[in-house]
Formats: sequence, structure tokens, C-alpha cells
Amino acid sequence: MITQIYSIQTAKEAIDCIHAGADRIGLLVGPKDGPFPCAISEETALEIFYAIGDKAVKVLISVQDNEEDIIAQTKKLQPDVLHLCANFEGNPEFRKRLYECLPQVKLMEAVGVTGEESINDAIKKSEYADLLILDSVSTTVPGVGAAGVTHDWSIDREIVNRVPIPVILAGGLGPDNVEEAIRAVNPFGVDSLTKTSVKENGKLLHKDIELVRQFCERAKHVAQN
Ligand SMILES: O=C(O)c1ccccc1N[C@@H]1O[C@H](COP(=O)(O)O)[C@@H](O)[C@H]1O
Repeated sequence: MITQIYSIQTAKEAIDCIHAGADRIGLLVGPKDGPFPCAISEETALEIFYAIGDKAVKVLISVQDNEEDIIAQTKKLQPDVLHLCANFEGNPEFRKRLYECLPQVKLMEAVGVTGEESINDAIKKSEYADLLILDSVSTTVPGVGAAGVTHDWSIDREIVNRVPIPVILAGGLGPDNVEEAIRAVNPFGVDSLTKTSVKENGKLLHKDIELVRQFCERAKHVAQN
């Protein structure tokens, strides 16, 4: 069971999460006081990815709204996985272009799980993406994800059964519910942001490394049993 931890803001936090069991480290590059809770600059992202090296899989959310800027940023930051969930949705032509420029980068498409209609959305995206991430839709954060709440896992289970590519489950996952989520959905991996972070006055501050450890341990343990 793969464990993916978002949204990392410093190199130390990334390394601490890896030591706590995270296989994939995710971050979001965007404007500092914009709508995304843990956005960091490109310079900080470069520092973090450099520190990670090959100790974990490096995942980047790009919040650019056009192909040119997304490709330019991906070339600059060299993640292992490009996660599309915000201002731009991929398509087969974009996948081809990404492969031509950066053949080593995998494309992970987010599917906002809102109802039965999400199954067809997932099937369509699975025709060109390398991975899917099934996530909840927030009322305050643009795009798909960072909602801090779960959604209907029976839809995720149906998607896992019907698409031919690996699926990561996200949306309101933490140490308290990751085992139940894995049993319900049987995903390739699980992902956490809000419930493994320290929150103060409604603002996400940084990762809680003990909660990251519990999340990763429980996810891996339930998958082995
Ligand atoms: O990481 C972010 O800041 C982010 C912003 C906008 C959309 C998605 C984002 N992150 C992804 O959302 C999941 C789930 O978050 P949560 O656990 O429900 O709070 C997060 O892990 C990223 O994959």
C-alpha cells in the first residue's frame, strides 16, 4: 500500500514524513496568499525535491491554467508525478506532449467524487492518465481536493474495479479512518493532507509527524492482513 502525504512546505518536513513512512511526498506551487492552503514558491519546491532525491516519489500539483506554464514548471521542478487537480484538466493530447518533453514524469489526474457521474469521469481519465486520485471537492479550495472530508467510498470501489490503472484514494483520510477506507475501496494507495496536519485558527500550519507515522503504519498494516 502506497502512502502519499501532502502538503509539504519545507525540506525538513519532507524528510521527517519519509522517516515516518511516507512513500510519496506531495506539494503545491502557487501564490502565497492565494486560495490554496499550503502553497509554496518554486524555489522552496526545488529545495524540497532536491532534499528528497530518490528517497521518495516526488509529486507536484501545478495550479497553472494552461499547458505551456504547466510544462515549463514541470521541466523546472522535475517531479516524478504531475498531479492535475486545480485550474487545468488533462486530455490525451496533453499526455502525449508531456511524454514527449518529460518521458519519465507520470500523469496523475484527480477525479472529484460527487456521485455516480464520477465513474464515467474516472473511466475517461483512465484512458490517458497513468494514475487516478479519487478525492472530495471542497467548498472553499478551488479544484478537487484539500477538502478534509470523505465522500461515498462505494463509488471509489466501483472505479477501482473498472479502471485499468492504479488508483489513490484521498479525501478526509487520517489515522482514524484509513483502515476502514482501504477495506472499503481496495486502492493502490492512500493520501492525506488535513488530518495529518496541525491546524490553528482554521489555518493548516505544518505536518504532525506522529499522525503521519500512525497513518502510514495503519495503512501498511491493514494492507498486509
Ligand atoms: O495540497 C493542496 O493544497 C491541494 C490544493 C487544492 C486541491 C488539492 C490539494 N491537495 C490534494 O487534496 C488531497 C486531499 O486533502 P485532504 O486530506 O482531504 O485534506 C491532498 O492530500 C492532495 O492530494
